[in-house]
Amino acid sequence: MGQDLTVTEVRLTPILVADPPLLNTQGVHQPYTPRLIVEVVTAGGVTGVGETYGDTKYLDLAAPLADALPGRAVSDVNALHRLAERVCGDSPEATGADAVDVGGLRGVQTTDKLRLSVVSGFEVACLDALGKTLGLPVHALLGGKVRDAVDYSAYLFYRWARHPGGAGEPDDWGAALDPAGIVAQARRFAREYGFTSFKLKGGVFEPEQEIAAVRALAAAFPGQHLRLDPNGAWSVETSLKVAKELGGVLQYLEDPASGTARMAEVAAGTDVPLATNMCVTTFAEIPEAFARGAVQVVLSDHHYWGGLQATRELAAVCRTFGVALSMHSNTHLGISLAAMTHVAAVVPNLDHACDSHYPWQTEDVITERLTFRDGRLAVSDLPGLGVELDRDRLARLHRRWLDDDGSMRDRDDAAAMRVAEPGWTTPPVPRW
Ligand SMILES: O=C([O-])C(=O)C[C@H](O)[C@@H](O)C(=O)[O-]
Ligand SMILES: [Mg+2]
Repeated sequence: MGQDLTVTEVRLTPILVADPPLLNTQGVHQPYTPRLIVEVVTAGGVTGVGETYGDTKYLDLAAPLADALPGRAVSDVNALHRLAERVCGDSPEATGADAVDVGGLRGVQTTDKLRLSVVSGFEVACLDALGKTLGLPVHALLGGKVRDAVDYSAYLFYRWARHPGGAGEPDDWGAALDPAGIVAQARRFAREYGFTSFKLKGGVFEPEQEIAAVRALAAAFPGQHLRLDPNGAWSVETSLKVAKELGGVLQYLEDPASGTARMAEVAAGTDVPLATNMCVTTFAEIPEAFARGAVQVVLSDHHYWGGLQATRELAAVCRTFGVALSMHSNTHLGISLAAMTHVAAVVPNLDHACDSHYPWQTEDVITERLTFRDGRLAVSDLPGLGVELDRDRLARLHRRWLDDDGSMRDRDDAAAMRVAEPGWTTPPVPRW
């Protein structure tokens, strides 16, 4: 393989990935969720891979960027954002200030946010190709790792045993719809993966039920880190009540209420640290939130912030303002997990174990799945991301996307819920 870093080809492969019936405040995960695999090929014969959201609104922005990239160097990562701003255009789906991303639960949706997510997949693919060409791991391209392993947290969900009508791919986790079910799920996460931090996705049941589940977790895992995240489903009053009841057991409370103003009100009334992956997901949202003391922990996510370099910049801003850093996750595969681990390895102020949906995913597009040991992932020192694309697996999941009638290509948890409850609509905020 040669050293020529010029991009000769970009391949975009949308796929549908099996997803279990995990419940959140908007509804339930679809049987299959869309992801986009980005491949960047260099004149030197090296292929770099990246992964990001794969809904139509992301594909629409990714296509012009893929067309514009050939002829540029994979080392030109700083120029990606400008190029994307120039060529991607507006997304007709970013419908203004009140539009909250239906599947991502990432707060207000704008064209800028969608574009940043697209760029993140391209940036990771470029860094993977650059690292493979130079024989260096991605963490070295980011200045070098400051830890050899990254801590991850168990991501607990209320869930059904199967999707309605038996759709999708079966798994053996069974239902978890009460405190005993959540504790059983947590025990399995601890046994199989060694996690010692536990995050419960809330906003599904009445707050009292979720408080009971967290208390049951505290009793089952004394002294271990617990988090609760209702994705902004509660009023300020409810948030403060939950914070009071769980004050002694929560490491942090994640997005109890929706929007910076409500989060600031909650923060003013409790000592429990508030975390977010909803009211602060871009640099533009930082000044007001930090000035008002609305959040004490920002959950970084390179898919949100525009890539690995932007995540490092976010870390520096958080460090400056004394705000802690952790990491958010949505449904993702091994390419994204590898990217998350590389950037987590280089950020000095990674204060908490990172979230990851990965254990819920039974399918992947890489040859060897990444393995958590003692709740941690070892940081790869192999060139690039250290993962290899499995073309047969990629083709199979792409085939599923091609064969889909369109109903799974755009994640919509409320629509998925309507299959079980025909009258379901996205609950108003605050829900409780
Ligand atoms: O921490 C979060 O808010 C999330 O992970 C958002 C996700 O969309 C999660 O709630 C999900 O996938 O149901
Ligand atoms: Mg969250």
